[in-house]
Amino acid sequence: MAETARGAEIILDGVSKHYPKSIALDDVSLEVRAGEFMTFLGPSGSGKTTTLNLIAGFTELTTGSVYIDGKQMDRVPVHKRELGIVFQHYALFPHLSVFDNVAFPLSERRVPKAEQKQRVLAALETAGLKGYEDRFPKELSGGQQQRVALARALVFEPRVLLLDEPLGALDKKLREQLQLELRRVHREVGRTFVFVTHDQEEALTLSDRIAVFSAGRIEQVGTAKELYEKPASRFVAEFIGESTVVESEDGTTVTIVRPERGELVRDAAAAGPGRPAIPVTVRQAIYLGSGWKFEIVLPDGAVGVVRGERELDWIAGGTGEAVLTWDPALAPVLPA
Ligand SMILES: Nc1ncnc2c1ncn2[C@@H]1O[C@H](COP(=O)(O)OP(=O)(O)OP(=O)(O)O)[C@@H](O)[C@H]1O
Repeated sequence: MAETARGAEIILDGVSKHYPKSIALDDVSLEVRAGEFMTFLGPSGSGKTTTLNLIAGFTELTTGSVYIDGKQMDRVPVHKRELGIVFQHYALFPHLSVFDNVAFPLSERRVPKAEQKQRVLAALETAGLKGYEDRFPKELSGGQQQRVALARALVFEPRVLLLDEPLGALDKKLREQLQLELRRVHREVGRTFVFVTHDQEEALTLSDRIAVFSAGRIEQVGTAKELYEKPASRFVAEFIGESTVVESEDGTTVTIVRPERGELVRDAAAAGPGRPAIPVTVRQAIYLGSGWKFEIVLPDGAVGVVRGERELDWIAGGTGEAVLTWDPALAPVLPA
């Protein structure tokens, strides 16, 4: 069987969620491909969790439909959707051992004991928890507890896994380690993963594609590279990666200059014919080992960042005047 055939396709068709005092989600359509690692990325309150809850069936739709593998889910209750769920609030049972926590979905489904044992041990191994069967949740670190939650979600082989900020409570190092583990598990099990985060680095590390949310809408869906190089809006450009945002004189458009695309030169003449030349103040020069990072201030007061291989030899002490230039073919221009 092809890897991807084990995961389900999810379609959101004109989905909205209205509350009496707010619109949490406003006419969102999206296709999550079978076997894909899709991340919902966006600031707090942009509608990511609401969308995940609608897929899971925890929340009722105001308009639109959710389809899983072509089947409309509107009247299908949560437990019949056969989804693996790893949410921060979906805690482990404190009075059950790791083994029993992971076996729980199988007991519920009345899977025979011998098969339960085999599948629990396999899920624990996938989650990197071999040998932890007899521990209790309180005897585990935060990262280990999240692995148990992952094993519990994987054990009944759901075709879709929904993960809402599962690494949110962990420190940076552990978080990065578990990100790599999640990627590995995703490849191994071939299921569809839908993952919510507000951390853009995490989204870039994990995802096949990313849906960028803003104020109850999806601004853009694409691979990390597409979002970085061809942002559809200023919001996406500023949310994904660093940039210097240069406003046009009439204020209607902005040019997005990525740090590695910008260049700092001594004066306008050095920018070269036909190239833009914006006078800037260099506020800081930071040595990164692999090169330099310059923090700049534009005439309108906006702060930007440029990367370079060398120090700016006309500037002493890292601060002074320079001219920002770039290749117009490599810098997207978007409505302001
Ligand atoms: N039960 C509710 N009643 C009223 N408004 C709600 C309810 N749940 C969510 N909202 C509102 O809907 C909007 C979207 O919330 P949602 O939780 O989906 O955002 P989010 O992108 O997941 O944010 P976060 O990253 O903070 O979890 C917010 O403005 C929120 O206040």
